Amino acid sequence: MVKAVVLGAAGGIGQPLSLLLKLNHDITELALYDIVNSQGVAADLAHIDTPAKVTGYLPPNNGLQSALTGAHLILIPAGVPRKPGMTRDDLFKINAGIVKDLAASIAQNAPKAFVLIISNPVNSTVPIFAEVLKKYKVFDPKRLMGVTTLDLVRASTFASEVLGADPREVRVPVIGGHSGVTIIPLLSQAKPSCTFTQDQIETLTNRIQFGGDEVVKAKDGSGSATLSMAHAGARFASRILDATIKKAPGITECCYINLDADEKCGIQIKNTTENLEYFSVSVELGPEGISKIYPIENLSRYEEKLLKDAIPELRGNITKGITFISEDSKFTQYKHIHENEKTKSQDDLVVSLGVNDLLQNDIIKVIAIILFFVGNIFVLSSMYALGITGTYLGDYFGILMDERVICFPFNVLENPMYHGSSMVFLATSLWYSSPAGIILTIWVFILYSIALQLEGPFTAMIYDKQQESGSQIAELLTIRAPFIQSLASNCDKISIRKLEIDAKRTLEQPWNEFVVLYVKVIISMTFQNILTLSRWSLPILYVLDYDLRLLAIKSDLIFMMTEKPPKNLEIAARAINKSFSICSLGVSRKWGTYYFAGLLFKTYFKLKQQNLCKNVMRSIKAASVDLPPFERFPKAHQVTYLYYHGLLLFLDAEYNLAEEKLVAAFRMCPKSNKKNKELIWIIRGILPSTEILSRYSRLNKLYKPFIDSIREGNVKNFDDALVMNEIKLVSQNTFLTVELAREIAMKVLFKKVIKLRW
Ligand SMILES: NC(=O)c1ccc[n+]([C@@H]2O[C@H](COP(=O)([O-])OP(=O)(O)OC[C@H]3O[C@@H](n4cnc5c(N)ncnc54)[C@H](O)[C@@H]3O)[C@@H](O)[C@H]2O)c1
Ligand SMILES: O=C(O)C[C@H](O)C(=O)O
Repeated sequence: MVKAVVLGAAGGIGQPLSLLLKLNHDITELALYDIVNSQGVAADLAHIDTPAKVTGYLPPNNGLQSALTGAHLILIPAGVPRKPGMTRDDLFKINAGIVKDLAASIAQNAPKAFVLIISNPVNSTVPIFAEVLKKYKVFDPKRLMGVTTLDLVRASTFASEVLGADPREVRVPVIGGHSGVTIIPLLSQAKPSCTFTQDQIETLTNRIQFGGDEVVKAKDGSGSATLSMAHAGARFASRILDATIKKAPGITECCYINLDADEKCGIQIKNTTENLEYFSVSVELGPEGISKIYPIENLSRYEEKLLKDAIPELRGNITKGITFISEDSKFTQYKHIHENEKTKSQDDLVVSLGVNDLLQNDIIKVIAIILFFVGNIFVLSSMYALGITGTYLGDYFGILMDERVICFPFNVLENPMYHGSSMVFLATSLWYSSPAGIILTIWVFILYSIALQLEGPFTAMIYDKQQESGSQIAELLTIRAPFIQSLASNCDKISIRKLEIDAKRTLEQPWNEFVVLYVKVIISMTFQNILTLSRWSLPILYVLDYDLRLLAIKSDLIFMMTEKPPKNLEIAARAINKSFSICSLGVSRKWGTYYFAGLLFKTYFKLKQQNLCKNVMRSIKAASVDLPPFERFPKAHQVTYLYYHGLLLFLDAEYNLAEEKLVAAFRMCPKSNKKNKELIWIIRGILPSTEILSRYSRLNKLYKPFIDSIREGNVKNFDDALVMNEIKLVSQNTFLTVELAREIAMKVLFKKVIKLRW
């Protein structure tokens, strides 16, 4: 039973090579492995009527392991090929990793197989492979060969063309390596023996050295030699089988090997090549692989020069391959384990390195998919809940969010963004069976946890502080605040005008006014005139009382339906009354008299305690000697006062006096304040003209039915309108007046009737 394996079997070389191996009757089992399409190629070849049983393998389900198990011969054309303009060394970046991974698996699953490396750059991939096997302690230099047969095939072809001979008869040894100047054709040793001119030698040498480029150029970007390589690979494979299976004696081939394969002769080659570890030489193949290395001898001068030129490049290629493995952390880790645990068996060590193989199973893949899905749900839904700025600029720091976000996913996980990302990292590591990825995920998770230790309390503190902002403001505003001293010591330098401008520019309403007033308080306090409560301080009192009234109304409204409704508006009225009272206690405070009177009137009306307004008016009358003339008070104060005064007179049926006050209020009320103007019209109880009514829509809507009824003398319509609008009229304190107007409607009706009779 002879099992041959092709790794990279679906590629340009892999497919024809597999075909040729299928045609080899010495092979009974052919395993084709590739990361893609290997099963298709296997199915195709399986129909050929030769003994080899063909099976295709892909990476899932330990495909590589299954393909390798029991292998006698392994051929590796896996990796990327050249494109025009590239050297073989340019392929190192990608192919080195591929070969390294395949080598690790071969070390574990088929350490005794004969391995033929085709993947370029062969000068480096063979040392890479050997170094990996060494790490696993399974390296046998007799069983590892870099395939340079294509150079031999080309040398035969090109030389026979020059000689006009049958290429099958011409054999030219090619030694060195497998790239450009490292390829050294020994035309002086061609068989059958022949002579070339120096020109021919040089031309032939150059063509053999750069034959690969000829194909790469001709294929123009679609790859390098594949069919000739498949032939070369299959030929070499068949030579190996002749030696190892058929035990045929005297089989010689040139290939790129580790010179330790034959210690005695290897030393001779090392001496000739300035101690290179790897070299392509003529070897004899036996049942155990390389049984003998033939010495390099009888070189012509020209060939000696070729050898000298090849050595530096070859050395560089070899060193690069060896270093690639010695600097690989996975193998450093292996070495470390090995050195520290000498007692452990080699198998244990291999198991410790083979974590990624353990990860390659379906359950792990399913777990990876679930983690990836769930992790992303957490990450994306957190981002949705927080918004882009909230996510990146700090919900956690409380900078942008008004409140802590508590909807999904924050109601499921406390830190869904962190945990979600960790899940996604872990999922990716598991999907790619990467132990390094898992270690990194654990590392990231630890860092996240540390970050959360710091961030969690910080976030909580910020949100707590947000709750405490009321007390903070209080602390900020107290005149006992620590910074007040420095403000006070500099207050002689403060320009209030400038402060007003700056505050307006930089702060929102009402904070800009607030800051200015606050500074004024401090200045006033510093200059010890706080007690005089000069005129500037009145606005503070206005604002406070006004707001107090509003708050009282709102809170009374909220609790109106309760068993014992609060009487906040009454309490507010008392506070406003106090403000009104202190206006009589100082010259500058008198300027607040009509404002507070107006505010009190409004409040008493709201409380349906209009009678209390009279006390206010009486106080004003008593203090009138000391009060500045009414016209000098702010217009807004005058209008409100006149309006309520008019309203009170109106309710007392003092229509003429009421009319006087209301007209004055109306005139003074700015045009823009339509609502107030309407109110005043209503109270005046005059039948306004259609033109005036059309200017005040609300007024028009409410009073038009009455006015029309009066004009027409339609008492029934009047009564209907009265019933319909009772609530509104009562709320505007005009019900009684309008009801009185019914008399006018009656008068008009009588007049009409009399006219009819006569
Ligand atoms: N030694 C020589 O004389 C010689 C001659 C010709 C080409 N080559 C080299 O052979 C290699 C392959 O050439 P090609 O033309 O067949 O290329 P290709 O791209 O046609 O085929 C390469 C195959 O390798 C497979 N592969 C990639 N990574 C793999 C992995 N980790 N495991 C298994 N398979 C994997 C790819 O899927 C692809 O099917 C190239 O590096 C090329 O330079 C060497
Ligand atoms: O030239 C190549 O890149 C492929 C191969 O090494 C060859 O010699 O044809």
